[in-house]
Order: sequence, then structure tokens, then C-alpha cells
Amino acid sequence: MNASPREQLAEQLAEAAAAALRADLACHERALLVVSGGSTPVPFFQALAAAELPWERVEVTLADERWVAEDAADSNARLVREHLLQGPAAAATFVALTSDHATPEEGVTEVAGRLERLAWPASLVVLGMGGDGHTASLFPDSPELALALSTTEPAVAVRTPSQPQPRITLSADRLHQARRHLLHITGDDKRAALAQALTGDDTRELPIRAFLSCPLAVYWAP
Ligand SMILES: O=C1O[C@H](COP(=O)(O)O)[C@@H](O)[C@H](O)[C@H]1O
Repeated sequence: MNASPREQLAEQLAEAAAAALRADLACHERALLVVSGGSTPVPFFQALAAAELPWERVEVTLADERWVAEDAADSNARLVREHLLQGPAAAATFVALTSDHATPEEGVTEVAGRLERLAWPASLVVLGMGGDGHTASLFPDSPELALALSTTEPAVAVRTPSQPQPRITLSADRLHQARRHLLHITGDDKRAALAQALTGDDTRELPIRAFLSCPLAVYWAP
């Protein structure tokens, strides 16, 4: 059976991610990949897990996370463990964005310390995007958005009225520092949200705008 457009997109994205990691591993001992959560990346994770890479030299972390247990159904860490860190890719070092603290405000210092030990700048950030223009956990309705867009700290705790759980997000600064930026989106609603983002520059209205000049390679399929 022929692969669907979304499966083909995931394969192409995995090839691009593997090529970026290989290129950086040719000159550095370790390379860091930052991935997003949500539903879109699953076929990408599965395709990338099959890539031939020296996975023991690869570090993986998340662009953002819900403040939930790592085995919760909506944990981005769980998604990465179940779909990316499989087979040879299980040899990669994964750094989660949660701690044993009750809240992200209490845990953010520990998470930031863990993040600082990674091989920055990241080789590649694979961003996702919601229909509201959020990316990572940079949400338009988050009181912490201005901080997350301006701080040089690696991570910020956020509470967003539109979201059921508190979250932690990499800061825009830390995401910007990556050598390469890709946006992985599917469906007409996200194409429309991206089209709208391209018509203006208010990052507080549509936070994805903070990455439109990184440059940003857009991987989209219907
Ligand atoms: O909440 C989140 O949403 C975005 C997009 O998720 P999707 O399910 O529409 O693919 C994601 O990029 C982000 O990491 C996630 O935490």
C-alpha cells in the first residue's frame, strides 16, 4: 500500500533530522535534538527511530511538557519514549522536562540545571504548532508568554487559561539558538494558522511568529 502524505512527510522529516544529526556528529562528540509533543510527531518519531545513527552520542529533549507524571497519557516524555526511543534509538540520552516537584514553578530550576548539561546549541529543533498559533508551550493567552519570549533562562513554567495542566517550555531564546529549525504541521487548519502568522509580526498574538525568520523549514501535509 502507498504511504499517505502524512507518512511521506514524516519520512522526509526523519531523513532531514538524521542528516542534521550526522552532520553535527561529524564535528562534535554529542548532538542534541529538540522535539515537540502532541499528536503530529508520532510517525516522525517512528521513522527517525529506524535511522542509522550513533544513537549513544545523541541527546534528545522536548520543546515543552505538561506538568504530569511521565507515564500519564498526555505526557510528551511518554510519547518520546514509546515512539522514538525504540530499538537502536533507545541508546540516546533523553532529558525530560519534569521533576518530582508538585509544580513547574518549583521544578523549573532543577529542569534548567539538567538542560544546561546538554550539548547546546541544538542541532535541530522540530517545532509543532497549534491552531491558535502556539508553539512549544508559548501560548497567546499565557501570562508568562512575555517572559518566555525574552528570558535567557533555558526554561519557563507557564500556566495557560486555555490549557488544563500547568506546563514547562523551553524559552524562545534557547529554541532560537539551535542550528536548524523545522516546523512539522498537518491539516488545513494549521496551514491557515501559518498563513495568518505570515501576514503580521505580533508574536504575542501568534507565538509561532517568533520563529518565522530563524530560518524555518516548513514540513506540511494535508
Ligand atoms: O500542546 C502541544 O501542542 C503542540 C501541537 O500539538 P498537536 O497535537 O496539534 O500536534 C505541540 O507542538 C506541543 O509540543 C504540545 O505540547
